[in-house]
Amino acid sequence: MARKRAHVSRSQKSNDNHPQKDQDVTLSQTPLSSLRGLLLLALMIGLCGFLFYPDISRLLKTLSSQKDKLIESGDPGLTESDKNSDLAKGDAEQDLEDEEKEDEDEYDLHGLEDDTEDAENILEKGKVAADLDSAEESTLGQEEGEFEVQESTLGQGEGELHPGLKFEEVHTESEHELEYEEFFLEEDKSNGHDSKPDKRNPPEDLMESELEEMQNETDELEVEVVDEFDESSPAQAGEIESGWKISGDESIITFGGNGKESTVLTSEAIDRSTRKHATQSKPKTSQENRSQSRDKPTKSQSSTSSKHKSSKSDKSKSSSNKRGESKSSKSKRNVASKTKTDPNLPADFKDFKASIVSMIDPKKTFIDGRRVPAVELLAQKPTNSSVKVYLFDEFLSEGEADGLMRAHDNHVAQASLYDPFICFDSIKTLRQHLKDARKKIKVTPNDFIEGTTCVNASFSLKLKKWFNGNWSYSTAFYPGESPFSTVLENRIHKAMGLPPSHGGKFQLTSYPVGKAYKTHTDCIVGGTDKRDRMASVLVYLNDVADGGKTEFPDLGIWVKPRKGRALLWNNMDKAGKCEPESRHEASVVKSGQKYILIRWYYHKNFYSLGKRPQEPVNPFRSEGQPRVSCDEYSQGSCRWYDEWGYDHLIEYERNKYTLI
Ligand SMILES: O=C(O)CCC(=O)C(=O)O
Ligand SMILES: [Fe+2]
Repeated sequence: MARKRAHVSRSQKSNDNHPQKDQDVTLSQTPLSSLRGLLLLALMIGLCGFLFYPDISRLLKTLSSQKDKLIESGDPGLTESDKNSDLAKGDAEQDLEDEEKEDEDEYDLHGLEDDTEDAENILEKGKVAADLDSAEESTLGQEEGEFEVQESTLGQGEGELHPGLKFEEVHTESEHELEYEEFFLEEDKSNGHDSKPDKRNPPEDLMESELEEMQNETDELEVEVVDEFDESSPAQAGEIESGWKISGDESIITFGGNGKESTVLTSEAIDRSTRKHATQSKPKTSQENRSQSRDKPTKSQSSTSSKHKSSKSDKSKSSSNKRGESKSSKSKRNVASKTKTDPNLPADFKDFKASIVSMIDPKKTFIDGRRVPAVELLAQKPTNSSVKVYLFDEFLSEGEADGLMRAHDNHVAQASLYDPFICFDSIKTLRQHLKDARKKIKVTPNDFIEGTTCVNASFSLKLKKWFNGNWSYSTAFYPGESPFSTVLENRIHKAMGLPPSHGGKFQLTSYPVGKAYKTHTDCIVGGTDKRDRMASVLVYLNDVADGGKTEFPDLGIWVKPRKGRALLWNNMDKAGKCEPESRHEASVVKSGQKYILIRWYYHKNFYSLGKRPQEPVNPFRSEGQPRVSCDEYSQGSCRWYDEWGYDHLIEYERNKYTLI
């Protein structure tokens, strides 16, 4: 309002100027007309005086006194109306001066030049300012309302929160994000051997009481505790049914829930580079190959030496011991020769850290907002065994499990463009499989590719038909090959205590209907090499309609596959001794398919652990051609792989006198 008043004053001043000037002109003309009148009057008096002399002298006196009066009043010839207008002029001047002063005060106040347009602009600006001022005043008057506005505006602006969200909900949401970041932060630190306390997990006592509660629900969790292992289980019988169809041609799978996308590259892309490298480099000796395969004691190594509580156990122990010694002396030679060429190889192999079983530290975690408690199976059943099995439901999200299955299917589809080479741990095993296939065929060492335990291409093709695809399928991805591998190993570390530094590859396995994996231990019973599987993490990627349970016969438990459910168990005791009671089997899939992810953690880590192995050049084969490895008949099964390990060379070394 003050500015509007200024505007009005400004226009009044301007309009008042002209009448003032007019008035000045009128004032300057008034005395001249009076003088002229006087002269005219004098002439007439002179004439009259000449005619009427005595009257004239009287008249002159009168005129003189009138003139004196006029001079005294300062306004000769001023009429009454003139006087009035003069007075008006005095008032107007005074008013004008007052107005001008007032206007000057206004303009000075606003820092304006005498310009109407500018003034109007400023008035507009001023209006905005005034509006803001009044808005401020009004919000100051209602503080609570302001906070509401600010909160909802902030939320909308960031596109995350909704105006209607309660603070509590918003808080929870951001806390999850915080947890996720903290999680990685902590993991990073722990990778750097920083053992900070876990802020996110509740105090031990609270966790324990929750665990007890969960353990009481064991039966509802479809985990059955049985007193005796059912010897007549279909898995034991090794039933064989139909084959399995595969499809899909994507090479990169992107998946992930909760806004965290992960990509799993097909191993084909990675294989291409490693294979290129392998074919360009010199053919390796079997000793060199052996040193690279150390991250993965073969099923044969495992199964041949894991005869639980049987007379074979001693035999396998002695053979394991023998293998352990020879491997260790050979490994030293290999390390020495590798040190020269590979700068990444630590100078002293012995500096690698032993991971003891007490590192297993299962606990309740929150995974992407899901509450995932660890449930110790058999917690209430007294057992002499050091082997403990833990269960974590919803360890993987549905999206993660689906993505892994898709990635696996695609790997299998790509590698299935070729018929696999089929490899056996021994001639004996091959013969037993032929017996199962009702084939009476005489097998000789000539059927094997020289220096390997793999039968030649034509014989492999025949076996493929006779065996009717009697195997499970395994593909693998390695730590660091995809963002998801890091997410997963950190998640395992968080929930189970197993350090990423001791983990091997991530193996995805599918079992078609009728397929199983016979009872075995994941470590070598009686083995002395501590670079062996200390613990196993198995995650089911789908529900299986019928069958496919994981059974621990010595512990008397079995677990039903359930999508996202993880199992953790130790294979070794605290001293690093492979526990025979850790033996387990995958029972036959009766209906549907079964998909799992498995990762083994090693008692002692080593250079090649968790690194995708370079593919051996023997046997010579097409790029991407898969292999099937059949482990010792009684305790192993056949499994198809889309990558090549060195098992077929190691087994050859071990069994060459029975193969040749
Ligand atoms: O599939 C299962 O339930 C067990 C698999 C297993 O033990 C293995 O792959 O070593
Ligand atoms: Fe296993």
